[in-house]
Amino acid sequence: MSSGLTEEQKRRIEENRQLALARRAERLAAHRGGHVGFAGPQVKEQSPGHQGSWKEENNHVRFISQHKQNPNSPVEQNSCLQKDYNHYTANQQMPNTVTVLNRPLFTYCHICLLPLLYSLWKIPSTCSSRPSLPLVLSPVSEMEAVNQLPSVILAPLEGVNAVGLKPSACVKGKCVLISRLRFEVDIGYSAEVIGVFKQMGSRNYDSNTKKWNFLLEDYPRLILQSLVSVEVEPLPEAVIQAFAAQIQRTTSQTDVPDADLSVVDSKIVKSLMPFQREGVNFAILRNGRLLIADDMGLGKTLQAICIAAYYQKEWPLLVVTPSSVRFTWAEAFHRWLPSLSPGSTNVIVTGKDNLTAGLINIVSFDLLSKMDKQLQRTFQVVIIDESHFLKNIKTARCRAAMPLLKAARRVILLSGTPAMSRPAELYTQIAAVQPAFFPQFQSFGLRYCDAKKMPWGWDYSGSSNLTELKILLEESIMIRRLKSDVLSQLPAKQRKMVVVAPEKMSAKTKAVLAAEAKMMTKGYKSKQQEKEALLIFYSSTAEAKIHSVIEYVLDLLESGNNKFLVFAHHKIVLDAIVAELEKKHVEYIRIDGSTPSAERQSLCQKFQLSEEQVVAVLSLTAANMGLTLSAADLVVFAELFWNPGVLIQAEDRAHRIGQTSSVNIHYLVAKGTADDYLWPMIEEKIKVLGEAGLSETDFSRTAESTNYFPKADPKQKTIYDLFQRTFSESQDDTDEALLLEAADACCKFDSGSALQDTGEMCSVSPPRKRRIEEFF
Ligand SMILES: Nc1ncnc2c1ncn2[C@@H]1O[C@H](COP(=O)(O)OP(=O)(O)OP(=O)(O)O)[C@@H](O)[C@H]1O
Repeated sequence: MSSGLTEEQKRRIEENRQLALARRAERLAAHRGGHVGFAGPQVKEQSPGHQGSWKEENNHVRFISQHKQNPNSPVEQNSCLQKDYNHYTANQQMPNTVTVLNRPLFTYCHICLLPLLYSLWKIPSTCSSRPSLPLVLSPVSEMEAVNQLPSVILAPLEGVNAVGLKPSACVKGKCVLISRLRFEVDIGYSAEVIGVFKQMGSRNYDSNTKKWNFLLEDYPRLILQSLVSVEVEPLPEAVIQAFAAQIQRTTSQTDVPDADLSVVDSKIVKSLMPFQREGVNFAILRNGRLLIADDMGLGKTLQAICIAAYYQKEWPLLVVTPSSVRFTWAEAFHRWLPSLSPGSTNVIVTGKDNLTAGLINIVSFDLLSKMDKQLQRTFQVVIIDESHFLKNIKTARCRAAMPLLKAARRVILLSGTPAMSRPAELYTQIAAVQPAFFPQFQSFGLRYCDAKKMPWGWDYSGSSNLTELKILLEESIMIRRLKSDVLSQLPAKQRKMVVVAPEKMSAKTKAVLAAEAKMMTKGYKSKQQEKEALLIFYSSTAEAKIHSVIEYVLDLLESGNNKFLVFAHHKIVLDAIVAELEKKHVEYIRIDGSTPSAERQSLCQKFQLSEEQVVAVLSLTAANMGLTLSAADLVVFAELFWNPGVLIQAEDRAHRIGQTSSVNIHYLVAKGTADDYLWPMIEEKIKVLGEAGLSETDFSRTAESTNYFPKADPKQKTIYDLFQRTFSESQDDTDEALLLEAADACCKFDSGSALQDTGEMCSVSPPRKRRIEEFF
């Protein structure tokens, strides 16, 4: 799309941008004044998390131990690099400081910042005799300002005369992990280097990549070789830690042993699918600290509950979730751990609630960040649902959660999309699970984010060494299965009931619903009155759910779900969803009763073929048949409907020929509304159909709740019976059609959705809106 700017306007914008950059550079230069020899002084504290496990030394190279710095000490702030370069010579050693000898001209200046990053081979005297290059420390970028990260670049100080320097005199390379057992050395040609490589028993030359690789057990031997003129970046400390067994030739665990789950409720243990059991085993092998990154709908909730239950002795448990699914979590705990007493779950609804009141405390990300006083208390076991919500360290939610996670003994992160666009987004999640791996973002950024120094600071938006990162994550942080990996274990459809948050309903709406429910318990004089009352209750429910529905849809989008169907019945709900998508600039298609049939096909095509994020917003009664929308494998029902046939047909817009995945179906259910009666009614009807072999799908087996509605309460039972009578009793087609039309008419009218199937509907003049009484 054209920006609409003239060339002159664009030129002036660019000029202004350049001026702003120059001003910023000046400001930064002034800010760093006094730090002679440094373009920027911002070396910050190095975490003491790691103490430098490799303190070996030979004549030429000394391994690096972690440099401990006091962030408040000005001496230390500008110290390590210069000390390093200017004062130390071979065989001098400073306890707890970095010592790298015979530094080449262009070396990685993060040598003093990263554990175990050292010159691998001796540097030639031609290199070492040259003046040490002061290293340029960048201004702290936006991201670093938050992270308090040290910043370094690989460039000589501005103004230093580089004439005569021959960086090419040094052969440089790096070690990179290429599998669980092997690493490669990515290095320029040098006969000497090849000579060393050929001494390694496990050497292998890959003629495709033209690189040499070795077993990890050869790593220490190789790294101790002393060569002139060569500088190699070693494997990161995190890799050394994670693959210590392979490096030290002790047996590394390849098979994850079956954990003894006898302390966990047998209901959940027996229900675990084989791949879910593997997830639980992996978690226990990792001492309860991991990221479960399975695809959506593979049962991360179930696995997390099982893992947390294994550590039940260490509860109270904290579960942090998006606001829209807090109540679904509470339901899931009771469903899967039936031995829990009814009061054991504490869902936090306001910032004033007690975060530790329950055995299981469930809080939204946003409320957590508002409960800072209560966060002094630590939890030993924490589950973070949709942990990618923590990807940005700058957010209040992340700042609130990180200390809790670092203090906890067990940390179970769940996310189907841990990083949506770049490796930098993984940093906080890795730090939450394994704080010792990358105590500072900088080391992670340099290795995996292709960090680049820009005029405005550091750019961490890139990616590098991704194979190594993947292997590292899979070894000790993350378990991830795609639907396609475990398709044979999955049902074709996975249904989930999502209990949406009641506090999104206004007090007025709640009062209206309560009054309508109360009326229903008193009985009516005629069937017509009963039907009217039910339909009014149904439409009030639609209004009451709007905010929760929108919140849920936005959470799905934030979680990276880019193609899904949302069904609703009432026009006000469809309108509200579409308005929100427009506000967020999310592409969508809408098919309702007013969509001419000629347009439907092209809308479906757009949905099927577009690679953009597209949500299909569909009318339950006007778009539940005849459409193929199999590009989505997620269907969300914003509203329920009394006829399960309509729901199943709607589900089958995604679950049909062309679908290669298992389809996830989310039913949004609001307590205190007509859903209390519609949901169990739907469950029962489907069960009956299933028993008669008329439906392959049984809601109760796959959905969260089988006892959602307490039928023991006599008032509720009266209303439930009323629903049953009205909606289930042998209605002929005319009755059903009349009900549908009345349901539309009694509230905000979705013009023409009723009575039509595949959209043979005139959109020109919607039928006159009739009063509800006119239908019966
Ligand atoms: N082993 C199982 N037995 C019965 N139902 C299961 C099992 N595993 C998962 N389910 C059901 O499948 C549905 C999806 O599971 P769940 O919500 O845990 O997936 P998820 O990976 O957390 O999905 P999301 O990414 O949407 O949060 C739920 O209704 C859940 O109860």
